[in-house]
Amino acid sequence: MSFTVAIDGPAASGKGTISRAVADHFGFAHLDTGLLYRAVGRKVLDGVDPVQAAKALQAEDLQGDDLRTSKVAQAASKVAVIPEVRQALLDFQRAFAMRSGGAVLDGRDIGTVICPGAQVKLFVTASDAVRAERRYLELSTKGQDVTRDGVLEDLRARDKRDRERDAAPLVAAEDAVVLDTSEMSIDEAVAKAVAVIEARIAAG
Ligand SMILES: Nc1ncnc2c1ncn2[C@@H]1O[C@H](COP(=O)(O)OP(=O)(O)OP(=O)(O)O)[C@@H](O)[C@H]1O
Ligand SMILES: Nc1ccn([C@@H]2O[C@H](COP(=O)(O)O)[C@@H](O)[C@H]2O)c(=O)n1
Repeated sequence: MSFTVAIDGPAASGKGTISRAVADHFGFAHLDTGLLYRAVGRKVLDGVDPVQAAKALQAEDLQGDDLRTSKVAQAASKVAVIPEVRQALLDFQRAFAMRSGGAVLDGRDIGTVICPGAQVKLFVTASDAVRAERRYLELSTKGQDVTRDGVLEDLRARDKRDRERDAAPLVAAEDAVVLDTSEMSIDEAVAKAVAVIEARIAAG
């Protein structure tokens, strides 16, 4: 029997952090679907055709810290507007969601397109300024050459592209619980998400 948790939201809102913690708490598997698009984006930067890259994606393409750069993030959001790229990644995500033992998937279209029947849907958000500061701290701590203004610009450009595209745009599912983490610590945000899932499990 499958149990799927769909977690969507804009860039650097904390959905990956919450997803990993929730998966750990409940013993569910976790898929960061943004990594799929980042891996395709990275291949495109190397000169590969985006649709071919998506069709040929391998598990080892999802490894590597270089997927976590602003350059790759922008490339990812550009390939993500292409319907054929999204289609090529669809079956893998749906199969992951249906595995027995429970699954958490985070991304932009999980609750709306990939798993519209998910048992729990969360839409994680935070103000632009808070998200930019968190991502700036993350990237600068890793030694990446970033500025606060550059990170803010990057997030806003990606969000705009993600929200305005025709194929599977970023939008909260009608039945999603919205979690604004602007004024929450990581522990508080995770506790809220765990509480929503526990309530759903208890309801049967
Ligand atoms: N509630 C919080 N308080 C403080 N920092 C947070 C909080 N949630 C997440 N962070 C930090 O913010 C950064 C971005 O979080 P995370 O990577 O989870 O976001 P994301 O939504 O998955 O981003 P992306 O879509 O770009 O992959 C990380 O460095 C994380 O540790
Ligand atoms: N379900 C998804 C997940 C991601 N994208 C696109 O990939 C970009 C990178 O995602 P991160 O979560 O790693 O930031 C993102 O900006 C989206 O363009 C997507 O379209 N659908």
